[in-house]
Amino acid sequence: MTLKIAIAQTNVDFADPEANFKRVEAFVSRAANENADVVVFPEMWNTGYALDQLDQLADENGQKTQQLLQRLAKKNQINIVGGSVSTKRDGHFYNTSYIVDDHGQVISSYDKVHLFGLMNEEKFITAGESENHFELAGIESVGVICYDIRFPEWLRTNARHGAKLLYVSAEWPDVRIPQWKILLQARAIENQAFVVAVNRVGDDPNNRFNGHSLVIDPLGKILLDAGEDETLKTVSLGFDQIDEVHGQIPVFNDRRPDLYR
Ligand SMILES: NC(=O)CCC(=O)C(=O)O
Repeated sequence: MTLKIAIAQTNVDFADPEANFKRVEAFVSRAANENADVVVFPEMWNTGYALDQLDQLADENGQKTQQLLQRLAKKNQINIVGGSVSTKRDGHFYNTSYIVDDHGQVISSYDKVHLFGLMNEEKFITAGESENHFELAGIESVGVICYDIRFPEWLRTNARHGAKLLYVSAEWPDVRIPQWKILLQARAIENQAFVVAVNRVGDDPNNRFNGHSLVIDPLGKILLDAGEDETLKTVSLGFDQIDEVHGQIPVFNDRRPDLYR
């Protein structure tokens, strides 16, 4: 089984959801023109990290985002890993990801579990508490957000259901891109799964983001580095490789969860 994945390495207009909604619409149609099966977006693409303006800007119940992604998925017959957006529910703010299939159904939603103190996230956002694994385009998959990748136990918790593909959406600043690469390669190797990790480009008042979205195979080999510009890149992934890798080194069978804390 092969899937064609489109990486939407976009800029994000700071505190300007309308501009960002238009950009996402354009990228979904570009991905569909490339005949991609799935398109993947970065983190917090509606507002960026405009955390002190969330009261005015966050998407109430994620309604606008879900409606947009559902309409675009159906119209373009494409699966969407909707990165994440700032949402507001019951008076709390969340960093929320929606996964929408090519029929326009929201098949999973996920609130970022690990909040990133260096970007003041925990002062404004409420952490999620639930896993995010789902079958998309016939492939058992996991979705996490940015800082989550520093917690291998969280990726493993999600991946233990047989994940073949780990989606990561990020706003990861340029100064730590060397760590981003190593962390993602490690998550791919230890979970014996493909990693598709999409980072944004552009600046906000506090950080510079230089992309380097990555696609990594289950042996840790980088198949694609999207570079530093706003771009849409595609890559085809062959999932037979997963069975080969599992057969050679059966880490999931060899685990000793009775000893782990
Ligand atoms: N938006 C984020 O979670 C950033 C995480 C990050 O930069 C890191 O180094 O971790």
